[in-house]
Amino acid sequence: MSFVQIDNLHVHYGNTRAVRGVTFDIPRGEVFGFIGPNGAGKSTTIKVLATLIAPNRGKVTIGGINVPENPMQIRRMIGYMPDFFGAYEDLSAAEYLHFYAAAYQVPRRQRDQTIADVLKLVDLQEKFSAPVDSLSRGMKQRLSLARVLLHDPDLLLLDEPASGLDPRARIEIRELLKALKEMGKTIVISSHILHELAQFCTRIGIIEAGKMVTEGSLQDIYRNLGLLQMVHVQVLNLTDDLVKQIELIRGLASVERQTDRLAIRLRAEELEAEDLLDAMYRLGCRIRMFQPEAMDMETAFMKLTEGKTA
Ligand SMILES: Nc1ncnc2c1ncn2[C@@H]1O[C@H](COP(=O)(O)OP(=O)(O)OP(=O)(O)O)[C@@H](O)[C@H]1O
Repeated sequence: MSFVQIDNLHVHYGNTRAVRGVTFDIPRGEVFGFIGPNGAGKSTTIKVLATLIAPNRGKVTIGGINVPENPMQIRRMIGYMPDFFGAYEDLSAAEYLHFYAAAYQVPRRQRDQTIADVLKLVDLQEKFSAPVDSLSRGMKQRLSLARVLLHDPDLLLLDEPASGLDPRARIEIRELLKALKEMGKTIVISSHILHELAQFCTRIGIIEAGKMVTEGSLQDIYRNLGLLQMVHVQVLNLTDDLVKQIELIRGLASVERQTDRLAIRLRAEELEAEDLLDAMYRLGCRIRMFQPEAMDMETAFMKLTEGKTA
């Protein structure tokens, strides 16, 4: 059974139907990228998992436990990072973490060590005594992450943790999330930027106007969309005859030639770039360059959400 299960979730705010029949599962240890434009329903779904909003309809469980019926039990299992950073004025980083450690009932004699550990993990040891207000946005995001780790939860719910960060701070957050993934945490992370998540998520769910558009591994999503992958190849011994043989390889959508270079489009659901390379070697190609283009996430996203508005 999957660690997180959401089945036919509906959430209304008055007349606004923010979430309209969302269903997905996340196995333990996976990093689930939850993607959609502003207003699609990401924050609302995450707040239901965080026990902050009760669903109007649908079943939501974490570790087999019904979320809306057992909020206290669930809160011990999750670390929720909202899409805004809030702190009382004049607190230092350490005081901020002590406040939350107390709220999470971390035993008093363990708190100093736990706080030192989480500050080390997010690389903010030198900011121990610094006022929270003096930290950069990237540091505040890292401090927020430190906070959600205090009680060592199994599931992290991170609502747009990289939004508004400069490229360097984004990379720092990404590296931190990779470390958390390696520690075996199950992570839900939302973003409206697709490529931000593609590199380290093991599963992706795309939500639009309160409904899931698609869900699965990246490869599954490309397959379902019937997307083409472009590969550029330089073949030193290219002849018309060899091009004809290459064109017969199964799974190719098109082959274009310019002198000794080929631009080949693959049907991602039939043939992977590695299989093309094998097949070309078998035909006797002397290959100097073989360069698959990165899968075009933006195209995938536009194709998936065509004609729908939030
Ligand atoms: N407290 C609220 N009261 C009324 N409507 C709300 C409330 N919170 C969200 N909504 C509406 O519900 C819909 C979904 O919002 P939600 O915040 O879940 O989207 P989101 O995908 O997280 O977007 P964002 O990236 O902007 O945070 C939107 O139409 C939003 O205006």
